Amino acid sequence: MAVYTDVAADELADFLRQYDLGELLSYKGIAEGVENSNFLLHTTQGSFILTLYEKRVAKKDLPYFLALMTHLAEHGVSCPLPVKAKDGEALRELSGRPAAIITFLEGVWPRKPNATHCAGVGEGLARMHLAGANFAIKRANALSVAGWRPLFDAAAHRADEVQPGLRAFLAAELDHLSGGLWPSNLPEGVIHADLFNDNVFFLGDKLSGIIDFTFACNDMLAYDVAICLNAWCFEPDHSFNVTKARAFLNAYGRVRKLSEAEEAALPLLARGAAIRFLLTRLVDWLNVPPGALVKPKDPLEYFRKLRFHQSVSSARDYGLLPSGLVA
Ligand SMILES: Nc1ncnc2c1ncn2[C@@H]1O[C@H](COP(=O)(O)OP(=O)(O)OP(=O)(O)O)[C@@H](O)[C@H]1O
Ligand SMILES: N[C@@H](CCO)C(=O)O
Repeated sequence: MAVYTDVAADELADFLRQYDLGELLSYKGIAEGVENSNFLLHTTQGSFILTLYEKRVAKKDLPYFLALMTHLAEHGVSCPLPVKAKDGEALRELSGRPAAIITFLEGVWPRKPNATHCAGVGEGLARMHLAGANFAIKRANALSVAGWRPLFDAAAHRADEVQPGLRAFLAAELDHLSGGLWPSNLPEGVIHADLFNDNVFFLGDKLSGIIDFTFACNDMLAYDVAICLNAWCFEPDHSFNVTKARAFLNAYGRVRKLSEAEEAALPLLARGAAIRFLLTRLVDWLNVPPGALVKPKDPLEYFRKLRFHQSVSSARDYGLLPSGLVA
């Protein structure tokens, strides 16, 4: 995460008196991530993460995220648990922001993911999809097709500063994706929607936990698969790694088999996932708040990934065998 909103030590110590978490020993802002302000807290009771929710998170959605983490943890997914204050509520306010404390998860996120990590993510994602099946609360995906146009409108006038021709490229791709092709009848459920390598912790080669549910929502499960193909299966030079993709898709399919319709839709869903992150990154790139402790992510990484998906003709190009997922 980043730090957009600072918290003074005495303010934090006061805040912690609402909880049974002991005395504050130390705390520090976490520079990683781009969405919210996060702090690592050490108290006499242990380590915790404090999140102050920022611009892209609607306050009305916070109960969904907090209840989802609790639900998933109760259904076997290793993820942080929201910590309730003495009054039984996890969601509070600090420094004028909605705020929550969650438990600290052991593990490190892989800086250079390999095919074994990709397989771990495939299995973990599928398990999360199954665990979310009976989660009662619903939240629409604010960053699906209908959400991309406003992002484009916000950034279009400066897109060519980032790369000449980017504006026209994005306009054409948006027209293509919003022109009636986007699937509407694929299996839906709870999706993480941001399962990047910095949101998955490993101990050695074994997945130890999933964090950061602030984009979680109800949408097509295969869209989550497409987001992970983008996030995990490309190299630092942005070339596609089919070995990683095959490892990811096979591991996913061993837990939850993709239907033929889901497989057929993957190239289109992967284009959608790529433009979603291209657009949010572009908006962020052009609007870094002065003084914020944040390193904006490169939008052009997703331009290159999107170009790759535009060249894909079928899910076989992602390493899937024609008969389905055979390991
Ligand atoms: N429960 C947790 N246990 C341990 N570390 C955590 C936990 N939650 C967050 N962190 C640390 O904070 C960092 C950023 O967290 P997170 O990914 O939730 O932030 P974000 O701003 O929402 O980022 P993103 O850009 O991924 O959306 C993580 O990479 C990790 O180092
Ligand atoms: N995972 C996102 C940032 C959080 O939405 C990205 O890499 O663009």
